[in-house]
Amino acid sequence: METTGTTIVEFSDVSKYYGDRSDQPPALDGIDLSIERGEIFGVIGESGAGKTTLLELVNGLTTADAGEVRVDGTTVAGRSRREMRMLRRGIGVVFQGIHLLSGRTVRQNVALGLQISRRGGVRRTHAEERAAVDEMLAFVGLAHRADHHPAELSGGEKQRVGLARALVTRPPLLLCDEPTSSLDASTTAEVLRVLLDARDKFGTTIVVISHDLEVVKAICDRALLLEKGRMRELFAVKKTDLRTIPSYHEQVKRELM
Ligand SMILES: Nc1ncnc2c1ncn2[C@@H]1O[C@H](COP(=O)(O)OP(=O)(O)OP(=O)(O)O)[C@@H](O)[C@H]1O
Repeated sequence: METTGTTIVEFSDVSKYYGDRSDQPPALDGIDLSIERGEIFGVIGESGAGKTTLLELVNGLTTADAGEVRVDGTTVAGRSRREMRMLRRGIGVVFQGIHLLSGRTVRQNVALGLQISRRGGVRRTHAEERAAVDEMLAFVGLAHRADHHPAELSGGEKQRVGLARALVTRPPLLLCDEPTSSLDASTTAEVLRVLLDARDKFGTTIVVISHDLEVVKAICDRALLLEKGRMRELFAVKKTDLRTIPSYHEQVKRELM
């Protein structure tokens, strides 16, 4: 992935339908969006609002029915398999649920991130790979856990291993789908710290889905509120009183229940 220009992800009038257009509303409808390099960008909204679909359009897991998605100025759709591998090499992904391999150690799980990029054509010596993995484990604060297995880790530690695996190739772009769901407040803070550090140390652009406005408040520069596939609000987090964001009240209601 190139590193010129300030915009890294662009959506131009993007719509996405699943199934029959005549009897189903679009999962995403007319999305126009630019995400800037080095930004931490939040995507919020109720279940089914289209958040995951938006992330999947960025790394080509799904394709738009109308409009265009560009990463680094190049259209995501219509790429050859090789071009798609090149695109994905520059995108780290942390999806809901952590998916670590239980039979492998923490170090081996993180090394998987490098194996995937090897398939994309990147060559490193064994010593370079080991150094990259150890450096990333230190970065997420888990150097002391390198030889443990996932079952021995807390939820927050597992999530940080998932982040280390996604970041070990130093992708310019990181996509996170609910990285802190099911974590308590203190482990959530540890994971958010890693995301902030990744942006500050490596310049990683991060797009993060969360149902939790506190997460958005803690780390995001801007955020998009999706509602039934449409852009309801796009706002600069620090300049916005989150109580004016419609889903704030829904979140408070959920927390009181
Ligand atoms: N593979 C699919 N096939 C059919 N419909 C789908 C598919 N994936 C998503 N949808 C539908 O598209 C809409 C948007 O789904 P999406 O998963 O993007 O929302 P979301 O905001 O991420 O939801 P959640 O917070 O529950 O994960 C929903 O109505 C969903 O049912």
